[in-house]
Amino acid sequence: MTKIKQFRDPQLVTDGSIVGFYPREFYVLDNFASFQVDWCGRRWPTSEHAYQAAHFFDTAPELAEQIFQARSAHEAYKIAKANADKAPHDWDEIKVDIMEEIVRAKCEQNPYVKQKLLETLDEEIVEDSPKDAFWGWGENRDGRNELGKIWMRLRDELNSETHEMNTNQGGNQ
Ligand SMILES: Nc1nc(O)c(N)c(N[C@@H]2O[C@H](COP(=O)(O)O)[C@@H](O)[C@H]2O)n1
Repeated sequence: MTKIKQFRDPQLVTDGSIVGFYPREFYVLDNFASFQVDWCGRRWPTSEHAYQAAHFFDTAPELAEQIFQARSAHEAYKIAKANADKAPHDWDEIKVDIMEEIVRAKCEQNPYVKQKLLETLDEEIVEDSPKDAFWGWGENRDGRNELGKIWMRLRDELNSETHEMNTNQGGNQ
């Protein structure tokens, strides 16, 4: 079985003797990664900006604007968290669909993201967040991993499209 090469990670020093920084091989799948996304009529600096702003499109448009202007994904995240009470009541019911829409747009619009997604072959994709057991697998590695699942669904779609195209081309010969 082909193992996916994830360079750098084996060398990561975690004993506290140095402060290491450098994004990991598949950092592009992270919503905080610096890939713009055109969605709902605007070009967002990152998918995190788009997702966090979406909380407030209907309930507090001024906050959505503030998030659009946020200088980093982290700042976008913090503004949304500080105003969580202004999100719509049904947010938890709609947030996975909204995230999937944004992440799909990010993938379609950024060829490098699509390339890296396909490089994951058919391995499990996990947002290995130690603190978020909804979008990631969380502290005990048994969380819902909804963001990882979205990426795996999109990868399945891409692979089916490629398979269909190859089948059709084969059929035309
Ligand atoms: N890279 C990164 N840094 C963080 O600090 C994070 N929390 C995440 N995770 C992303 O944060 C978003 C949390 O969504 P909710 O507001 O809790 O619904 C989501 O985009 C996670 O993927 N990533």
